[in-house]
Amino acid sequence: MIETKELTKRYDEFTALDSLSIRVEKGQILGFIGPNGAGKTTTIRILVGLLRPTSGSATIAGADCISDTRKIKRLVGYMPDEFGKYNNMRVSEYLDFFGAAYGIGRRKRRLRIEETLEIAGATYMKDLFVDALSRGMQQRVAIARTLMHDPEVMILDEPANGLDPQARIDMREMLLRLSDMGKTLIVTSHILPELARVCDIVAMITKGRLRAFGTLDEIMRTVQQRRTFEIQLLETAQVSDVAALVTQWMKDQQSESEVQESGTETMVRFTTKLNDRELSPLLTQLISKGQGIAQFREVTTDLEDAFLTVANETEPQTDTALKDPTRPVEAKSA
Ligand SMILES: Nc1ncnc2c1ncn2[C@@H]1O[C@H](COP(=O)(O)OP(=O)(O)OP(=O)(O)O)[C@@H](O)[C@H]1O
Repeated sequence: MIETKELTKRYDEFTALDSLSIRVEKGQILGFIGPNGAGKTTTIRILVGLLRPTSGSATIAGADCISDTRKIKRLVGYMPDEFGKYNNMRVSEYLDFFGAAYGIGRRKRRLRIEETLEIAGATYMKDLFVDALSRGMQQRVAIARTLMHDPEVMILDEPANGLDPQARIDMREMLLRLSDMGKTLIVTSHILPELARVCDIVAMITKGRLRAFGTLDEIMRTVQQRRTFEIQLLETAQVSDVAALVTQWMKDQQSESEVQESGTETMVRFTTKLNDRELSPLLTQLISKGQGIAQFREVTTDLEDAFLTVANETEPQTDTALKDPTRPVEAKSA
């Protein structure tokens, strides 16, 4: 349904998007994830026919996003991050206005307003003023607006932005409902909210480049080849000894590992591709050397870690996943 090939956008010397190739099948939800400035909006603007790429191609349902923009506008519903200011306008008038902009006739518009509000769970908002709606309510109305011309593809820019936890859950259910209706969705996010879990495929992008693309399972499997362990010690004084011991042990095994001493905690962290059986002698050695070990545990990888790992493998200077001691980690005891 959606395909980009080597899509590139340059502004003079600066490359905002670098050879992006992705493919989304009909009815799939793509989670398009990346930090601020990664190139998500650039990609979307090209897909909806608002921006010309420097090179590469993009098609939606076979229509060319660059040369066939009339068809693209019929096929695609775009929900921007910003709701916009609409004073003194009731929800029904607001939807009527956008329906008219899409060239939908008056009678059909009335029908579509009912239908889209129903899908968005916003029927009760029909007579409310749009500028008095909460962010969560606005997002529902924005979904209804995006659905007015019954597009096959919906592109939602940061739909969970500014929503409270319950509204995020509601949004997640809404995305699934839209997918069940046969819509193909691209959902962008600069954070990794629960939304990513409903995505069939995920594209992770940083600095204009695609870092990972596949199902969440595939991405997690790639990332989990490298596991992170924490050794919790009893005394701060042991930290450097234990870090040195782990580093040496890994060298002896000829196994790649990144060992970090925590500056503030009595903790040593290391990454490894070894399995439990292969790692077990390390624990035995640490104990036999008399190190006071409180815990030896694996840090489980969640989606956020997956993103940081994928991003850091190509951008090693931003290793926030391991360095931020305030970051909560789920851990299990060995
Ligand atoms: N017209 C422009 N001229 C020069 N640089 C631009 C222009 N538009 C965007 N950029 C740059 O291209 C890069 C990608 O921007 P883009 O808006 O696509 O990022 P994004 O992933 O959507 O981020 P955000 O989550 O902040 O919206 C950024 O570094 C941005 O500053």
